[in-house]
Amino acid sequence: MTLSVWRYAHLALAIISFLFLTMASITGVILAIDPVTEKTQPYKVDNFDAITLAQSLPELKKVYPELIELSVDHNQFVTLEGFDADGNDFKQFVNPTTGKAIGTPKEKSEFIQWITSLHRSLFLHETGRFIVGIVSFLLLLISVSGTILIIKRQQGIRHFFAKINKDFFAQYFHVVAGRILLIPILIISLTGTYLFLLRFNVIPNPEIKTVEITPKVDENAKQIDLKDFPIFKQTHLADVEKIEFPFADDPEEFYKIKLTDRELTVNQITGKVENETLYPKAKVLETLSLNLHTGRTNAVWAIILGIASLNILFFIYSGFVITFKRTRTKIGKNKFTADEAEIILLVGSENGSTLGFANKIQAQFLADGKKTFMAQMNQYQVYPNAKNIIIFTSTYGIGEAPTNAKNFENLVIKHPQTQNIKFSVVGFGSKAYKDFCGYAVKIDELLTAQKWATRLLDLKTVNDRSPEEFTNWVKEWSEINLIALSTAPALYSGKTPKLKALNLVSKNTISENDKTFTLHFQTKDKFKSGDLLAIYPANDHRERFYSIGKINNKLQLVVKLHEFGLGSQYLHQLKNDEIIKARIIKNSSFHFPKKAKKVIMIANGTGIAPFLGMIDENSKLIETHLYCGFRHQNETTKKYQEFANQQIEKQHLKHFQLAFSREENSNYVMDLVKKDADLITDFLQDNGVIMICGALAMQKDVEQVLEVICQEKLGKSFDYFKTKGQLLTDCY
Ligand SMILES: Cc1cc2nc3c(=O)[nH]c(=O)nc-3n(C[C@H](O)[C@H](O)[C@H](O)COP(=O)(O)O)c2cc1C
Repeated sequence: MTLSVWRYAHLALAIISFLFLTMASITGVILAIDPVTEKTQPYKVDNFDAITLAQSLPELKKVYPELIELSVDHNQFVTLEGFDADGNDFKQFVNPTTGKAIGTPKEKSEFIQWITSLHRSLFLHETGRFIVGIVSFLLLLISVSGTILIIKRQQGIRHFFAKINKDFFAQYFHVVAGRILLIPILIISLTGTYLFLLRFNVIPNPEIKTVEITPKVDENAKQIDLKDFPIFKQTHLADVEKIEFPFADDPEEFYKIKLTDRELTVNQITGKVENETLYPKAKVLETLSLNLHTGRTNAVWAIILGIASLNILFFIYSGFVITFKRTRTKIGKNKFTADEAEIILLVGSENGSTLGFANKIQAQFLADGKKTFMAQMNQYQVYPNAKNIIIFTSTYGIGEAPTNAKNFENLVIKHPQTQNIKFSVVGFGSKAYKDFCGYAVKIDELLTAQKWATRLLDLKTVNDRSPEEFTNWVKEWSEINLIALSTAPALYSGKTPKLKALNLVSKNTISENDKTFTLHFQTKDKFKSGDLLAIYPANDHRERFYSIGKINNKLQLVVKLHEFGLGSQYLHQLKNDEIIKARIIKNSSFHFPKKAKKVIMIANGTGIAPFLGMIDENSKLIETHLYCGFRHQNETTKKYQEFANQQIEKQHLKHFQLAFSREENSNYVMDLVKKDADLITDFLQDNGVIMICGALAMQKDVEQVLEVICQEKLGKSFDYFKTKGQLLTDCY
């Protein structure tokens, strides 16, 4: 049977029974405490298991002239009923070896009686008992299906207790606790079911027939001492449930002794066993089931039962968390249809975390006006206008597909695309598993073999949902396609963002030919230059990102006003003292590298924003060079020049160079870089760090220049320095 059939069975059983199970578990926990508190009472004598009837009964007889009944309860407390020397009747706990009264038996408290009744029958008498019985049976089925699911998950019964990887807490807890508490929960459910079946006669429950014996009184028989009755010598009090005493002056009366597995009739003169009735197996099993189900005979077992009951509540909770996570694999409504979309995002996700990453990418595409369509891998079809297909998929089992990607391979073969499409696969998995991202590898190979498919990037993998590893893919994909995507890992960390209040303290005017303006916000939140500010201009969930510079403890944004730019228009119309709701996204991969000896900063346009803050904060006087490209020379660039001069004076900055592309002697920032080839190679060899912020196209051009410089001057690729972490970028 497939995994999902067992999974659905397990879930369906849990859903049907969870209300009753919750009630039974809560009451079960309380009822488990009861036997433990009972056992703390001092009515059990030492060495009880060794006491025989031959030792006990003669002593009791000495103390009490007339005994009626002795009973031993599941706590091994001995209750004696009879008449004392003054002829008064009594019922008390006694020490069975001395006859000393040690306490008075009490009824269970009303609360415990109430809880017991709720647990057993929901106050609904037989109907209630029937429902509770059925719930016991359902719990049995849940335990069995759960065991099968664990076996399947562990890939065989041999690995049942092998290490479990912590994918997320609820799932880890559900499986680990399930394994440990499997036995007690199976016992609770099995015994509960058995008692139910007995009670409703589904399993025959034979009556015990007490044999009435015709007395055979031997007038000449000699009275033997009780302590010498062979049956009394053999029988321990621990095996006794009840003894009815005969009237001493009526030789036709017998001792009637109920043991745990039989009843005996014993002659009071001779000590002979006149009759022995063995209980049927069903009765013995019933007592055993009751003892196991209630824990009444053993405090340790009662505690284990209590823990198991408590855990059923946690199972219900964690089970629903797991189910809820699975429902997160549903994809929301698409803005564009599969037919019109140019970028197709296909997601294979079992517990929704992979979909979380895909959603963040999709949101950025849409905010950027890109025609995007997202679907589960199982919904694969022909995409007549697609230029890019991106696959995000997790792996389950031994390199197998998550549930919503199971049909993907067949569908790819069945529906070849009609035009050439570039593809990129991102695998989400865990290195804790042998077959790391096994399914993504398979899909990457499958797509490579399709005629219509052109590989855009090598397969990228993400271990344990690492946002940092994911941004490696984001960076590469975004740079190749020149489509801006945020590379701040914090954006992909899966935590729901908390919005913070930011107070606008100043906004400067725009210069005429360069529609750039700066804003300064005050906030209680911590931030660093290079972090991102996400704003919500349409007051919905769509975000726009801006690079932050920290100047005089204020959060500074440099924004270019676009005619139809939702974000820039929104920021532009803000008034001083206005408060906006936004969130700060930590972007540690683009913070100023404090450990570097030297830093080169390259920016164009508003990309200068984080660098302004970093330079202002460069109190360690790390050698820093700033290269910037703008279209026009204007008020704004004059202000940058003034700022740079001040910083050079403070030794926060060593050198500042500007390039203007739309002025006389037009040049670009990469021309400045080209000109300083010697300085740059010295920097790179001296472990200096290059930071780039601005347009993706500029980044691409600058990287090309750096590649040429490295090849010509150093005889090696710029990639060598990149892999050593000497290039930090944040482009859009
Ligand atoms: C039962 C189980 C089996 C898994 N098997 C693998 C595996 O074989 N290879 C792997 O790389 N990851 C494996 N994983 C890890 C998941 O692929 C990883 O946690 C992924 O991020 C989950 O993504 P999702 O929440 O979108 O389903 C397994 C996880 C679970 C719970």
